[in-house]
Amino acid sequence: MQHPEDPQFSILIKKTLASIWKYLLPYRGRFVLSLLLGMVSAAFNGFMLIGFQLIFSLVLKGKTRTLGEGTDLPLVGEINLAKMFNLDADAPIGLTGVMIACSFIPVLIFFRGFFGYLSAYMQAWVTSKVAYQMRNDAFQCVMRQSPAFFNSAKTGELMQTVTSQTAVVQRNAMQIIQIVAQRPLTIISILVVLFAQDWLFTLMSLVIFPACLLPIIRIGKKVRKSGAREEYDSRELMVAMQESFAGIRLVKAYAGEKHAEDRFERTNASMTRNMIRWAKAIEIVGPSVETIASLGIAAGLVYAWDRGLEAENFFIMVMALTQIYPPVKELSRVQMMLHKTTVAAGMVFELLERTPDIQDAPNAVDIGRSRGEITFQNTALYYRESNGEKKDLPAVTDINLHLEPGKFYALVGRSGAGKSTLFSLLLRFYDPDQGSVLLDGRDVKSISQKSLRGNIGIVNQDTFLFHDTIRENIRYSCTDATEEQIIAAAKKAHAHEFIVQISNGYDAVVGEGGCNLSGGQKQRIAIARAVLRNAPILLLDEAYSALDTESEKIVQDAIHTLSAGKTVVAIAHRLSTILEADQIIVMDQGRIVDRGPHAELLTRNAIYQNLYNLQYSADERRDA
Ligand SMILES: Nc1ncnc2c1ncn2[C@@H]1O[C@H](COP(=O)(O)OP(=O)(O)OP(=O)(O)O)[C@@H](O)[C@H]1O
Repeated sequence: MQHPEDPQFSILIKKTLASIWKYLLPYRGRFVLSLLLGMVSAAFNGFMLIGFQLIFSLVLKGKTRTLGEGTDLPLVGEINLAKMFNLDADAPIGLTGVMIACSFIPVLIFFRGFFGYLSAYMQAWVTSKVAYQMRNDAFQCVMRQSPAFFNSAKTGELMQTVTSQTAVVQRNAMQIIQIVAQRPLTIISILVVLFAQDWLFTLMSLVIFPACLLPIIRIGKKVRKSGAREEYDSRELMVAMQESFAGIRLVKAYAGEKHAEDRFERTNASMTRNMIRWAKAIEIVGPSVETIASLGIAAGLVYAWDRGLEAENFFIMVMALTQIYPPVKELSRVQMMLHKTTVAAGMVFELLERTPDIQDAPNAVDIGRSRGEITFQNTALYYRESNGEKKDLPAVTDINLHLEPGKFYALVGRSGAGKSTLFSLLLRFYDPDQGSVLLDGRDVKSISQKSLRGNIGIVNQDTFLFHDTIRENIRYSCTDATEEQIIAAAKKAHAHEFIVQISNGYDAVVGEGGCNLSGGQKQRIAIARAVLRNAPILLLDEAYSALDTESEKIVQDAIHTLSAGKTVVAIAHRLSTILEADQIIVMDQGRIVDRGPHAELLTRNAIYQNLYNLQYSADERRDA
């Protein structure tokens, strides 16, 4: 993301506008209509002034005036009402005439407001639709990214981009469109009337006025970057909040409240500073323009006295001048707003343009229900550094493994040996740098991600539960499951017993991340989810690590039921849970170093013996 100081920023502005235009295209009909309505409303300003002048000249000379006396209007020329309506030229205008004339004032104002309202509504409609589409696309784009993206992205930043930045684009884009499309026309229409009224006076105003605006433009330039920085700060603020809330237990456990508060306060202070600078720049424009306007009026009055102008003519000119200032004021803000919008839109489009690292091949197939046969062929994976460069050492390498359907496999090895990486490769969270991963003899890259992952059930060490009821948390793996199926799954997972005991049972809300439940209970809900999914492959990642011995026994029984007839691959640090595995695969430094049943490995493999001895001496110490 380029910074506002970057010389390439103007290129970015053009690119941003082009990208916004793409979003506007589907609504171009309404968009053009809104512009046309805005133009009508803008041009109506000039028409209204001419109307006012006719009304003023009729009313202010009312008593002495007769209908046959003509009124000289700018652009239109002389208007003689007696001639126009075929009336008696000597008839005085009278109170009725004055009242009729005056009643046109609200009519003119109403029409100006009406056109303005219609165009503003249309623009709000179009920009809201654009923002709606952008938010949807941004969220979908984030959801389609691979886990590698989430390893480097900050959740708070993503949330800020999807919600707030799209809102900034919507709000500012609407204002900018309105201003750019309408205000010049408003100014021109008023100027035409002014020139027709008194060209010399108008010319003088035109020369003096921009000169007076120069200092304002200068101030604007100085602080417009603050608007852009404010967008960066608001993103930082979201990150600070999101991380503090998500990690609240850690924050509390390490008494990190002060650190979190300081981080938030620093960003908040910077954002506030930039907001104030921004407000200073925006708000100085109004009073300055008004002061200049009052100078213009004072000078104009002197000029009117000198030229012997009639009161109603002077009145119209003052009115025209005061009407010309607000659009000029708004136009002078466009540059600042454009910068702010570009930064916000840049963040959104950067996200939207991101191609996911993992995508379905164009001819990716749905394999239906898999047999559960998994093969790793000479597979290797190197994770990436934060700059995108490959790490020097592979996370796994030379992996050649054939897992037969319906058997129970265990992956063991020291921490960092590469066990979870094999799961990630099978789930196609990452594509291997060498070799391939096959499911039922077919490269997982040729299978659609939905079909591939639909064949795999997972029970993790960190069970994630949504802030929802127990029922909905179980149903997550199979959204159309019936109540009976959910209860049956919970029974198989040995979760039903505790669910019916807690108040509200299946309707109990589990709290943020399942904080109202114990580790073992969360685990059993996760197993119920996996039961409901009934996938032919089951991956167990440290499924017992959060449990005490009693819960471990219950969960083990549940997993035993769940595993029947499935290909099960379990990562286990607690060897007691995998002693019965058909085959235990020993990993070390990213390689498979041995494989076989427990009894064989115990006699021949030093790493396995070591793990086993460490485990059992720890268990004995714990039991003692
Ligand atoms: N997302 C990642 N980005 C970069 N490196 C990673 C990532 N995930 C794992 N690694 C590294 O890859 C190697 C293998 O990690 P992996 O998680 O597969 O090991 P593991 O055997 O499952 O470990 P543990 O038993 O501790 O979970 C480790 O050196 C680890 O630091």
